[in-house]
Amino acid sequence: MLVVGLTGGIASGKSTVSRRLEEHHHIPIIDADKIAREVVEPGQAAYTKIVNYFQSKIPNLLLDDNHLNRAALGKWVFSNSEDLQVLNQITHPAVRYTIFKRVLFCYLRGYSMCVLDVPLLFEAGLDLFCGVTIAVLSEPSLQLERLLARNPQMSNGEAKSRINSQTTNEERIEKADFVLTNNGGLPFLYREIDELVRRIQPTVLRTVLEYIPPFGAISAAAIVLSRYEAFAQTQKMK
Ligand SMILES: CC(C)(COP(=O)(O)OP(=O)(O)OC[C@H]1O[C@@H](n2cnc3c(N)ncnc32)[C@H](O)[C@@H]1O)[C@@H](O)C(=O)NCCC(=O)NCCS
Ligand SMILES: Nc1ncnc2c1ncn2[C@@H]1O[C@H](COP(=O)(O)OP(=O)(O)OP(=O)(O)O)[C@@H](O)[C@H]1O
Repeated sequence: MLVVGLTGGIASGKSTVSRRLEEHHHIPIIDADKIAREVVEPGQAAYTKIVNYFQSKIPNLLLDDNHLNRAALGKWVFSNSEDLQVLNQITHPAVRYTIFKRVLFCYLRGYSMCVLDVPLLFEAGLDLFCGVTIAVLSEPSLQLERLLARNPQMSNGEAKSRINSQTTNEERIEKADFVLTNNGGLPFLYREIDELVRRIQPTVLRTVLEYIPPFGAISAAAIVLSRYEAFAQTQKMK
């Protein structure tokens, strides 16, 4: 199965691309932002760690129903880079583990391809786990405009510090196998996506042929494990 990593800066258009891939091309999407919300639900290990570490720093960390106040936590970490690292160290292992489980699940359900929608794909080294990577790029001014339109409660400064906490478009261009430029209207973006799906079809087919069942499940598990180990090594080296 071909694992495709889809990344891009905040409000660059990843969800818009994912929606097109899911609805028009019937490709399953594994959404890291959604998973990052699930792993901090009350009762989860990451939730307890976040509460223990941040409660004394952020007085309104918890909402009335005990869920995390994401707006307050976001405001804090995106203006305290050391605490952003702490939050990443708490949440990322749980997000990674869930992503790996979902990839395996997609494989077992017989999909020939799945897409990981991960804003921090390169920053977190998850590109090592993907056969193909795609970066969605928007002009920074347009990205800021879309972000502020989508999150009207966010100040200009907050939006800029979120953009600046992520890698640059230059680095994304350098690292990605394919680039989608999202500076125009949706019809233009959709044409680009459809063309890209056509271009990666040969890679999907090759991947499928390499892993025909019954050996497929074993090979897939071996690949998942070896990629995970390669990734774990890079984490140890940091
Ligand atoms: C800081 C939090 C509480 C803010 O929550 P909020 O609901 O306001 O934002 P949401 O989670 O919907 O993220 C929106 C966008 O912010 C950006 N973003 C989120 N986390 C990070 C981060 N750690 N570093 C840089 N950018 C980030 C991404 O572009 C993401 O698409 C939340 O983003 C979080 O828990 N982040 C840590 C986990 C993480 O890294 N998630 C990203 C996917 S792995
Ligand atoms: N080509 C486009 N034309 C007009 N609006 C767009 C276009 N692409 C994206 N948008 C809008 O910009 C906003 C951000 O897009 P989207 O949610 O897809 O980005 P994202 O990269 O997934 O963001 P995040 O990672 O922050 O969740 C959304 O409101 C979306 O509807």
